[in-house]
Amino acid sequence: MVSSRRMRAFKRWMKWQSVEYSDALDLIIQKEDEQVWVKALSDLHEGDVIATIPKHSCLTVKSSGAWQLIEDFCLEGYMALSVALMYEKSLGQNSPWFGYLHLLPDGNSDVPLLWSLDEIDDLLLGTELHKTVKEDKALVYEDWKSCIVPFVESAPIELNPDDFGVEQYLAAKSLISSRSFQIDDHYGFGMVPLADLFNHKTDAEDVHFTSVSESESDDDTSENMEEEHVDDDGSDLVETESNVASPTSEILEISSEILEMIMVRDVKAGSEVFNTYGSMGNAALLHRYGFTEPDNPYDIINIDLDLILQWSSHLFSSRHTRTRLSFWKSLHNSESQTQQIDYFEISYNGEPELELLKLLYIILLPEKEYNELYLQVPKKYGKSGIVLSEVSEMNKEVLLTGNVRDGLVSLADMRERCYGLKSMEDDVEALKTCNGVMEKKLYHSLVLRISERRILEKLRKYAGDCIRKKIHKR
Ligand SMILES: C[S@@+](CC[C@H](N)C(=O)[O-])C[C@H]1O[C@@H](n2cnc3c(N)ncnc32)[C@H](O)[C@@H]1O
Repeated sequence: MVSSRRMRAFKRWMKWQSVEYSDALDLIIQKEDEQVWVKALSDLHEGDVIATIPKHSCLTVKSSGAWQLIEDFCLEGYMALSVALMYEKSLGQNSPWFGYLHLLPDGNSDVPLLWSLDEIDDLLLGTELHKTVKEDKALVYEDWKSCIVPFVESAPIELNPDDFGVEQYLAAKSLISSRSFQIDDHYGFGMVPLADLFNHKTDAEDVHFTSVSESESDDDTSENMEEEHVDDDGSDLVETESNVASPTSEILEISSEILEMIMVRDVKAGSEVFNTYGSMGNAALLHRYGFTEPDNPYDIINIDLDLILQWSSHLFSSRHTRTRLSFWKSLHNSESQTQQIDYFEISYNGEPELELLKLLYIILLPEKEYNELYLQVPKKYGKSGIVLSEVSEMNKEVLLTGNVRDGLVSLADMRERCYGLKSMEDDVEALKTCNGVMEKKLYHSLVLRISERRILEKLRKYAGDCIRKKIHKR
C-alpha cells in the first residue's frame, strides 16, 4: 500500500536524521482517511523518554535551503515558514526533508481555511468561525499577492511560480497551523517530525514535548517546553539582534541540542498516546486544526456588541442606546486597562461576562435612576443601591434584575437566529447520522454548532435560574 510505503520511507528518513523513538511505539496510518496516530505497543510509564528529535531535523526558516532568500526579502513569521515549506516541497527528492514531507498530506483539508466559500457559508453559518474564516481567506490571498508573488519574481534563483501559487500557499498555511511547534529562540517555530504525529486530547495528554541541550540533560535540569503555538502574525517569533548570531557557528554549537518527548502519565499497551495542543474551545480547535471535541469545557460563545446595539434599538431610541453605551464605555475605560470591547464572552456554563451584565444593566435602567447614576458616580444610586465599580465576577448576580434577565434571553434568541433555519434538534439529528471519519467538515461543523447552541441554552437557563434563586431568597 502507498501509505505504508510512505511510512517505511519516513522511518528510514528518521534513522538518517537520528530521530529516535521507543520500540514501544507504533506509528499507524488509518486506512479510511490516512490519518496517522501513535499507539503504545507495551505499557508506557510516567517519566519514560519515548522520542528524541535533533533540532536540525526540524523544518524551520533557519534550517531551510531558502533561508537566505527569505532573510534577504525580510519575510517573517508564518509567511516565512510557509515559503520555507513551499520551497522544500518544490525540491522534491532533492530536499533533505523529502522523506518527511512525503508522509504529510499536501495540505490539511480539514482546516476551514481550505474549505470553499460555499462550504464556509453552508457549514459555519452563525458560528464563531463564519466571519473569521472568510476574513482569513481574503487576508491570505492578499498576503500571497503582495508578498509571495513579488518574492518569487525577484528571487535571484529561478523558482517555479507553480510551486508558490495561492493553492500551495493555502496548503502550507494549513499544515503550519495544524502541525508547527515553537522550538527555541534560534530556530523559532517550525515543523517537528515525529512529534507532529501525536493527536490531541484536551486536559488528558500523555506526553510532553521538551527542549533539552546536552549540557542540561546530564543533570536533569531540562526546561519544560510544552507545545507552544504562536499568533498568526508570528509576532512573538521575531528575533532580536542579540539572539541572532553568525548562523554557521550557532548551528554548529546548537546542533547537539535535541527535543525530547517524555511521558507524563502511564499508558496501557494498545492505547493511543496523546499530546495536547493547549486548552482550546471547539471554535479554536476547528479553526486551527480542523477538528472538534464533544463536551469541550473550553468552549465559549461570544455576543457581539453590534447584536446588543440591535437589541437595544428595538426597545429604545437610538439616542438612548448611544448615551447608555458611551456611559458604559466611560465606566469601563476608567476601571480597566483592557482595550476596546467588541464582543462579550459567555462561558461553557452559560455565564455571561461581567461587562455584558453591566452594559445591559445600564441600558435598561429607568431614566430617573440612570440620571442619578450619571450624576453621582461612583456613589450609591437608585433603589438597588448598587455601586457598579464594586460589582465583580464574584457578586455579578446583583445585576440580574428582571429586565436584565429578559435581555439575556432575548440576546440568546437573537444569537440563535444567526444559525439560520435549521434548529438545534435538526443539527443533533444530522450529527447522529454523520460519519465523523468520511464527512469530517460536516461532522465537526455540526459539533461546533451544537456546542455553541448548548451554551445559549445554558445562558437562558442561567437567566431563569437567577429568577428562581431570587424568588427563593425573598
Ligand atoms: C499534529 S497532527 C497529528 C497527527 C495527524 N493525525 C496526522 O495524520 O499526521 C494534527 C492533526 O491531526 C488531527 N487530529 C489531532 N487530534 C485529533 C483529535 N483529537 N480528533 C480528530 N483529529 C485530530 C487533525 O487533523 C489535526 O489537524
